[in-house]
Amino acid sequence: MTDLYRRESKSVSNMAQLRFFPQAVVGGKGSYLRGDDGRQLLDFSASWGAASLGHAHPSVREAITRAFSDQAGASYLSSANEPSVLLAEKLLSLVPPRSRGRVWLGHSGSDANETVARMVVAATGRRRILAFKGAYHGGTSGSMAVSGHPALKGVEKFGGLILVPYPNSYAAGDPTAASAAALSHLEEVFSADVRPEEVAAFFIEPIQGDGGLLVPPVGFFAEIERFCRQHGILLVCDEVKFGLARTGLLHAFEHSGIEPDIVVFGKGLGGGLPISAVVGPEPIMNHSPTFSYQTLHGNPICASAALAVLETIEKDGLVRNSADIGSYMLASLSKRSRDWDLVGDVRGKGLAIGIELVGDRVSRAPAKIQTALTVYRAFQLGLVMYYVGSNSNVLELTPPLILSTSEADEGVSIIGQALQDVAAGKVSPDLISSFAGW
Ligand SMILES: Cc1ncc(COP(=O)(O)O)c(/C=N/[C@@H]2CCCCNC2=O)c1O
Repeated sequence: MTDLYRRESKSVSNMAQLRFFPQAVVGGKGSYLRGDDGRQLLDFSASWGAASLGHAHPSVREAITRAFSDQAGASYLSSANEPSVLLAEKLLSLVPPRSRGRVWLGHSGSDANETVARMVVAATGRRRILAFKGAYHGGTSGSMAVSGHPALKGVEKFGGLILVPYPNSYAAGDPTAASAAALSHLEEVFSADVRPEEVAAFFIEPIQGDGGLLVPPVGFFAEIERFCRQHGILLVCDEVKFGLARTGLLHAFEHSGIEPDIVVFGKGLGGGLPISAVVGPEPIMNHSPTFSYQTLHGNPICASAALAVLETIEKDGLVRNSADIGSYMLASLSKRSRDWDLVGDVRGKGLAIGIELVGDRVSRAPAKIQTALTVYRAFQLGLVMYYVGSNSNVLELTPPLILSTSEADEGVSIIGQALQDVAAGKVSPDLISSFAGW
């Protein structure tokens, strides 16, 4: 453990800490972080996807320097400012017609989803919300209230919340069976006392992230969209983690061929700065003034960073890079993992990849401890990655969208070494005793 990490434990509260190993950084450029011990760390998390363009990207740096050099205030609450208007106009140009109405800007995926949860009930007068078991929509009261992730199970839920299972093709052994089971469960939750017409919105993740990087079966969300249209339910797509080129398409929902009513952006939108956005139909988004606001919402510096991210994604072809490097890395991992006994499944889209670790490939029993040891060992070997999953056994790879082939090779090699060291019993469980993970 380094000096900086020790000093942190004497000064910073642990309330926000989700720690897997003693990572302490002092800088970073591109796909790498620099540890306070001087080590170069290949960052396969990008701070849970927020550093979408990697670290210290020049286009973001220039944008925020310019915005801060001639500062148009610090908020859009009581004043329009040009960067926020430009960002809103840009986001409206990127979403499909159904959601092309108005834009709300926030700080995080959490405050964005919390706003949507309140807004859909207030705007429609309907008192129920559908969401998926395993879903993570945020860490604030109102976003946790519509989440189904086990890490959030002790938190008060929205009174009208209905949680239904997300299809898990690996667990079911077959995507068709997984889809059929999830869809029949959805039908079964309704009765004379619980009617679909009472549901204001259905919150979906186009790929379920923190629940285990679950890629939905082909056709599943087309059925969900049909169900929502049939009953006048707003389809809310949470693109916070896997939106904006992360999955090899601009929007992750495009893989399912659906058109959400409301789209939520966050994380990578700001390229490392805190900004989120909700884009939806004008009647819903303008149902009431002064409904959801915080002092620094719509601040011009973060809005300028977001504009630079969107422009760079377009200018540097990062949707294509995510698709190409992601496919390359998925193929490499799938091939090499045949020799890595701990790996049960490798899945994902673009640069959103999950590696599920199991005790054995027949029972598919989650290998929770080995997962924690693997991310710790990878850190020792120079790679930053974390894990997700309702059973805490899925390595999550969300590297910067600028990742190169050689960086992909370097990361895959370290992952392989870490998995083999853990499988060979070379990594002491004592190492993770003070890291709770989740
Ligand atoms: C699909 C989705 N929607 C909303 C959020 C909440 O975003 P914020 O953490 O920026 O408030 C998230 C955040 N996900 C968590 C953040 C906490 C640490 C665990 N890993 C995540 O990616 C998310 O994945």
